[in-house]
Amino acid sequence: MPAEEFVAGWISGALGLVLGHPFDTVKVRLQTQTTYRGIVDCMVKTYRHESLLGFFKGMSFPIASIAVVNSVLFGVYSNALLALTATSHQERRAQPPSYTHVFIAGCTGGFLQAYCLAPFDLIKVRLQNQTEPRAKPGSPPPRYRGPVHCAASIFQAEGPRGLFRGAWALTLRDTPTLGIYFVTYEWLCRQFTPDGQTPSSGTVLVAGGFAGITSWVAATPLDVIKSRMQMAGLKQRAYRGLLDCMVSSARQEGLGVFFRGLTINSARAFPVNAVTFLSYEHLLLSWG
Ligand SMILES: CN(C)C(=N)NCCC[C@H](N)C(=O)O
Repeated sequence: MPAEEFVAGWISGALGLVLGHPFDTVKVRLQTQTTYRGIVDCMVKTYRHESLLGFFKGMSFPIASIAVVNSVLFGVYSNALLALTATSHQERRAQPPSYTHVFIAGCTGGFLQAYCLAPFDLIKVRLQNQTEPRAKPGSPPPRYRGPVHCAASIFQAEGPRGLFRGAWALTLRDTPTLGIYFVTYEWLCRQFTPDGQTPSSGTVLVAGGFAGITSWVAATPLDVIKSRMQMAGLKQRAYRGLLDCMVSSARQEGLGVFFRGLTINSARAFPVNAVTFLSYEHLLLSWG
């Protein structure tokens, strides 16, 4: 099993993550809190109340976890394609796999990465939703003192299963949308690259960026539900399950609720995934 794809997936994912985290914080807050009038209002309030650091809340854990999550995604994707088509990453430009194979390999990568991602994503969302400014004398301390304290508190209160709150919604979100992600990337690369050649850096950037946008547009409805289920049990009401969360969110806030965070998600997705694919392709090329 070639291991370079796992390492390249990790490094490229970390670069994309740092670039996209401030957008991600705004998105999570818009999806789970009703106090903001929109993106700009959320950014202004976050900055005034918590300074620039507020946008980077909850980032340390994803940086550590991206090693597992993105390397599983890209490593499983590439190795699933190898199993389906008997071609290595380098051979795939001369013998391109069918889109059905790309989709199946993407869904497989998405399904497996969702389970690795679930506990890390839960902790990230809980920390991003703490709107208290960093410890100031006299102000009430935030519920969680950091990622380890957050994980330990959830574990103590709810046991190991608590750490997988929202995992079902996450799996449903990521399995098909990662198929869409890789198919869009491959399709765009092939449109702008002569047969048998390696796509240029510009093509990889654009194809990666649009793969990010397309997959996140498809993922946003379940992303909203996932974030709400992860927050359930704290400030918000607890839901009886995924369907209950969908129905009661739509009843209370209308169908528009499923598109909360769509604009910020798309704005974030382009640079994050352009950088992710560019560094992934370059790393694999330089390792030959
Ligand atoms: C629609 N979904 C779930 C994805 N496209 N997931 C792939 C993640 C890529 C990058 N780390 C990001 O956060 O955009």
